[in-house]
Amino acid sequence: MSDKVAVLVAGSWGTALASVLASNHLNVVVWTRTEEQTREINESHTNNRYLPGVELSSNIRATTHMEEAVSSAVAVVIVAPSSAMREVTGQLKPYWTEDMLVIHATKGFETESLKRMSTVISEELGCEEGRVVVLSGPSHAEEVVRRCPTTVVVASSDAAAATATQDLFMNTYFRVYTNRDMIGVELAGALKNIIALGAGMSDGLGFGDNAKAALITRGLAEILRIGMEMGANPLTFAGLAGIGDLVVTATSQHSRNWRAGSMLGQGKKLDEVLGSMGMVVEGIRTTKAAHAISEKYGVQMPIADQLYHVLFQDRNPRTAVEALMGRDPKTEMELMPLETWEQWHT
Ligand SMILES: NC(=O)c1ccc[n+]([C@@H]2O[C@H](COP(=O)([O-])OP(=O)(O)OC[C@H]3O[C@@H](n4cnc5c(N)ncnc54)[C@H](O)[C@@H]3O)[C@@H](O)[C@H]2O)c1
Ligand SMILES: O=P(O)(O)OC[C@H](O)CO
Repeated sequence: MSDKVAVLVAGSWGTALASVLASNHLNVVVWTRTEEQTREINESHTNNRYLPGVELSSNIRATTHMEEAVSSAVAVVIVAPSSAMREVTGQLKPYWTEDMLVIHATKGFETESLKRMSTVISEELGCEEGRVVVLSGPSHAEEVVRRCPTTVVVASSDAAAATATQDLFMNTYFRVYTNRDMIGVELAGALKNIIALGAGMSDGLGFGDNAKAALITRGLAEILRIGMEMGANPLTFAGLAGIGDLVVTATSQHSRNWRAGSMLGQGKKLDEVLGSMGMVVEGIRTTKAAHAISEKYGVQMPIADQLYHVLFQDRNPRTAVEALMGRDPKTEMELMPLETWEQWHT
């Protein structure tokens, strides 16, 4: 069997995952958009724009040619930003064959259709959604390339595909668990970025750990509420893709979402913040998607709603905090419609 794995696109996370695969002695080919980036990876073994100062394995080769990247690969790992997922998968389609494992590690929705990434991929490739595997969990690229111990989850309704993915990635510093709940893992990975933006904003406003803990906990409550409505297993939100990723993203200065939120809290405007990042901040688009999803399903997402107003309707972050703190008194565990919970338990 071939030991070749293709990674579609060489941003920070694609490059970090390529490094894990190269550590496992696989023959890794990354597909990039530019000749300049391809040359840098092949000749200098670096990707300085996305992972400054990191030396990449010589087992990682780059190409701008999709056919060369994927032909005869056992697996294709798609790590495009959510906004480019349909376009990149469309470019993969002519060279993808049924025997190739399809894995994605993207955290977001298609904002126009509100579709999850596995739906977009399966539509473009013309395969069953259950064929796709999602890799998610608490994992900053900057720490993975330093081989810091990291745990992730791979989810698919195809148990054999999830196990094959576990075998590809697992090693002494990158521990991989399987999960059958593709919906829950994808929703958790996408929605936590909204809460990380909020946590950054709270820090930027000068608030403390109490506020951040409140955002994480009540953020988890609203992720759980919408997640159950959309068909997720509630226990997934207590796992690596849920609380694990929420904590790592909402509390770390590695997080682009936290950093963007922090700048907004300090009074910077969204355009200015995005201009200074130079990397994808998925939580911005996901906040727009969550606003529409919450209306579509009739499920309240108060934190996402306030962030939507700050990001897209110029609401002052302090006014958003006052609105959250001034909501009607509630019972803490009023998390989900009782019928949904009862359905789950019958
Ligand atoms: N960086 C992390 O630590 C990390 C960890 C886990 C998950 N993720 C997720 O991985 C996904 C990718 O994030 P990232 O951190 O690698 O982003 P990034 O900003 O570091 O890199 C994005 C890459 O996508 C490429 N790209 C953008 N538009 C494209 C298009 N239309 N066609 C082809 N290539 C295109 C860019 O050239 C760049 O190489 C996101 O969904 C993110 O949430 C990131
Ligand atoms: O840098 P962020 O905010 O996109 O988060 C990166 C990862 O999703 C953390 O698991």
